[in-house]
Amino acid sequence: MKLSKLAEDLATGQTTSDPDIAGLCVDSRETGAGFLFAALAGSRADGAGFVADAEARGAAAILAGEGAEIATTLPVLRAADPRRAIALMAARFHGAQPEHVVAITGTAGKTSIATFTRQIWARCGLAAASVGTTGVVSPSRDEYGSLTTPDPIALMRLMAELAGEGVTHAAMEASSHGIDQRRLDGVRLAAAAFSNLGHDHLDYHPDIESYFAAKMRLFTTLLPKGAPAVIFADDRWSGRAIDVATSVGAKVMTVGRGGNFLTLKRLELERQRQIAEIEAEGRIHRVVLPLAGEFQMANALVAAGLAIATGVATADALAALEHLKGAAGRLDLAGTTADGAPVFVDYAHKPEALENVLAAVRPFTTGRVVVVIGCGGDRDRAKRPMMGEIAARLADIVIVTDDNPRSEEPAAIRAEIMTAANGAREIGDRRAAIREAVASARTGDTVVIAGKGHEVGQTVAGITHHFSDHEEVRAALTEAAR
Ligand SMILES: CC(=O)N[C@H]1[C@@H](OP(=O)(O)OP(=O)(O)OC[C@H]2O[C@@H](n3ccc(=O)[nH]c3=O)[C@H](O)[C@@H]2O)O[C@H](CO)[C@@H](O)[C@@H]1O[C@H](C)C(=O)N[C@@H](C)C(=O)N[C@H](CCC(=O)O)C(=O)O
Ligand SMILES: Nc1ncnc2c1ncn2[C@@H]1O[C@H](COP(=O)(O)OP(=O)(O)OP(=O)(O)O)[C@@H](O)[C@H]1O
Ligand SMILES: N[C@H](CCC[C@H](N)C(=O)O)C(=O)O
Ligand SMILES: [Mg+2]
Repeated sequence: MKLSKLAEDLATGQTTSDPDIAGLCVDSRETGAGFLFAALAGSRADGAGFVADAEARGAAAILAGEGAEIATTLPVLRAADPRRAIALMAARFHGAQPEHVVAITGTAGKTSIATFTRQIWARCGLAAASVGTTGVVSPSRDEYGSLTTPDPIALMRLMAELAGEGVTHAAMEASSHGIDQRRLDGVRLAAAAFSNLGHDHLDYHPDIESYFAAKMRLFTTLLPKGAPAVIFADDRWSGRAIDVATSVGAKVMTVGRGGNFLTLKRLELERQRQIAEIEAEGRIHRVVLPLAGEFQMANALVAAGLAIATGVATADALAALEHLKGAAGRLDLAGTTADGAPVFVDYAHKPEALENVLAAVRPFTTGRVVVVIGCGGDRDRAKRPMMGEIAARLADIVIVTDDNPRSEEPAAIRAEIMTAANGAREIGDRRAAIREAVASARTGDTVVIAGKGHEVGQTVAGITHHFSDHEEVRAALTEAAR
């Protein structure tokens, strides 16, 4: 595609030559011959400093912010918001997208809602995909992921590939980082959803209001006017989210106990399932959700709302809930001890998630709740004492261990958790911590291994080693049975 066509109405600048652009990148190390390199000012580095590197690797043009100092012989295009410009260029460059793409934001539940939405669509005979923290799943792929919202170029390439594979319906997670950094500005959204707001990423966003505002950009800027906004009604922040979505002219559909569109009338919780009465369009539907934890009912309702918003019949969407499988590592039963104590792996790595998961297992625990927790390095430090306090308050046995220390000193992270985790034991080695938790469980107890969920690596001192909570639980159960 010619540079002038790629940039039309999106960026202005140097027009002495009009090269054919062979690809786009935001990381100079990914530059190929004939690529446009977008030099973006980031949180750690300034892309302007990598222009020479991109040029040496064969870049044909540069995109930069208005004020950025760029030293190059290549054509330079300028945009006031270069992150948005590159996202829109990526959409133009890669072309096709699935016809119905929905995006989910919120502090907790995004991965679960995206996978549930995909499952509902698929059950109703639609070619469906989900994109997020656990990876990409479609009729023809199941790929492990890393970022919750991929970078704009990878994302638009993926959207085009999915469309090419015949996927018509895709559900994607919209992280606050992703929304703020314009990663999904090129996606044409059919609907959007909000689950809840809690404490996370306050190392990146200056305060909770800015964090909320970043999430609300999904409704205010990215969702086309008049498109459906599915909002979980029972969160502390729901009212604010409803106001924002209403103010920009979205078609607001609320779900939950306080929801108008799908109203949860009654809920009966059992150990591995829950039975709900849901009122929709004046009719009561009885739904047996085969998942533990009331928060999963919230996630299921948002997913059903999204499916209905994109054309699935209400009764079909609700009937499909009876077949949902939990996302990997979300209150995921990894095994059971010889004494019958269930051992769950769960991705709770933030306060509200931990609070929810520990509250979810309590009703079916006649003995003690045993929890293993840690916190990631190079991430919001304020979460650490908060999670220590929650674990100490809601569990009977707390083992504080390492999560992904990344570049930080692991013992220092544990110490910050321990300050508020009265009575907790500290076992740095996650493998040993899991073994200790499993060995301590008796009949009636429930064990929760929190923080890493589906992850298959542990990043220590910048190096990622293979590590899976699921594998470690199974090994611990085998050892305990000997
Ligand atoms: C803090 C953060 O979000 N960083 C993301 C951001 O990087 P950045 O723009 O701040 O990058 P930077 O390191 O300051 O560098 C500036 C620019 O120079 C470029 N560069 C850098 C080095 C080089 O040799 N050449 C080069 O061109 C970089 O590609 C970048 O464009 O944009 C990059 C491209 O989209 C992302 O890969 C990167 O994610 C990093 C790896 C990351 O760890 N992000 C996490 C915090 C994240 O995004 N998490 C969210 C939320 C998770 C959740 O709760 O679900 C997610 O969506 O996954
Ligand atoms: N609706 C919810 N309300 C509160 N907690 C939840 C909810 N859904 C899931 N959780 C908790 O949060 C954890 C992460 O869930 P999930 O992966 O679905 O959310 P997410 O928003 O994608 O999170 P992340 O940003 O970490 O990718 C779960 O393991 C569970 O502990
Ligand atoms: N998407 C989240 C994942 C955190 C997972 C947890 N295991 C940790 O390392 O903190 C983040 O990047 O903050
Ligand atoms: Mg996620």
